[in-house]
Amino acid sequence: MSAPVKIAVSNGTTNGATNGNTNGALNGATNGATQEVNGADLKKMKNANPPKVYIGSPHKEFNPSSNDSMDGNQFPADPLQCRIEPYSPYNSCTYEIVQSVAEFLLSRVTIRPKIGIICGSGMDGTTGCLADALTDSTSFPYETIPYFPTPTVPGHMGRLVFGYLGDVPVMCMQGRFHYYEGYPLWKCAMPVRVMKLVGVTHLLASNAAGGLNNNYKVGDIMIIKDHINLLGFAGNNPLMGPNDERFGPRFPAINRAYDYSVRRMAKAVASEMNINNIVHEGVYSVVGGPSFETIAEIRMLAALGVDAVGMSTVHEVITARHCGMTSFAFSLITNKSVTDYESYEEPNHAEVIDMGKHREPVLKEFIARLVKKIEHDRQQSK
Ligand SMILES: O=P(O)(O)O[C@@H]1C[C@H](O)[C@@H](CO)O1
Ligand SMILES: Nc1nc2[nH]cnc2c(=O)[nH]1
Repeated sequence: MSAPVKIAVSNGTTNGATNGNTNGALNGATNGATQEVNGADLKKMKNANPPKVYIGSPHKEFNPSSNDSMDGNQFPADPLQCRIEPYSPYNSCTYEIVQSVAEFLLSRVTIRPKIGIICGSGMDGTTGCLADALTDSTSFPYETIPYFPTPTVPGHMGRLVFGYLGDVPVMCMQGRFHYYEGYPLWKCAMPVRVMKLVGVTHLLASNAAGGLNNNYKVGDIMIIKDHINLLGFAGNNPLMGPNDERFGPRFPAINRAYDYSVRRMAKAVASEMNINNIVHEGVYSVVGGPSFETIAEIRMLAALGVDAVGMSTVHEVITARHCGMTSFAFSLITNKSVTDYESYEEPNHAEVIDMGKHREPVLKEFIARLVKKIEHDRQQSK
């Protein structure tokens, strides 16, 4: 996060990102006049890590200080003013707000993706990540998107990238939001609803996870066939609070959350890539984090039938299923869960990020091939 901060302006020159040029349009996200709304930590993070814009990369970067198209938009000049109450356990993000965010994005990109991708730890880094593989891309640092949360975790970038993976239009979240960052679950999952109203029908989420299954090795991939929503057991669910039927029903079924036919396609991709030996199918469980698990907790999860444990994805998938999206997710096993009281091993975030980077080429190809199959299937079933 130490690269110089530059912003590409529409006339092809560059400006400092802190340029306060408002022009009646959106202000630069790092403009000193920030709000209190996201809490002290987030504010500190924003000041420390202003959004990065890659000059000379294949990306077109959304330029918050240019004049392009605020027409008809009801947002105030500064996107940081468009923040929603961050800590309410109940969803305070209305259908209309999500719709306005979708319109904000759609008015600035020409592609219309049907597939949305969420990149997990290590796959959302600064270089070589999936989002970098997109062509003809336009990216939006999260700080420039009205009502969007902003990530606070090292190793997680924060931008939404529209572009083509191969020849398939996709939108990709490079960096996600976690419960342990202080965001309620509905807010962690709010971008999924944005995807839905942008027109996305298929969600693909990846995550880093600790492997409990003895057959799994570090670096393996686990296609998620089901989950145990431990946060939900404790009375915390992204769908808590008033339900808007325009998104979905009050009581959605979740037993078919991880689409069977997409899982079959993923297994076919594993065969094509000749990586069946590292690809498994299993049960993922979410915990709140940020602390990793105790040995007793790991033993309990293993006894419950959990194959991998992490801190994300489940609330995104629940939100996606609620609004009728097809969902698929997989875990990269970045560490083996410790089950032995005699062991000196300790999980740590650095190894998680390192393993993500190490497996990046394989994961990129895995996702690209899967996206192609999904798109092909979508076209066939039209
Ligand atoms: O975003 P994901 O679920 O990939 O990230 C996992 C959970 C924590 O954020 C982090 C722990 O190292 O990895
Ligand atoms: N909860 C949890 N999340 C992880 N993310 C990556 N590894 C782990 C792990 O061991 N436990």
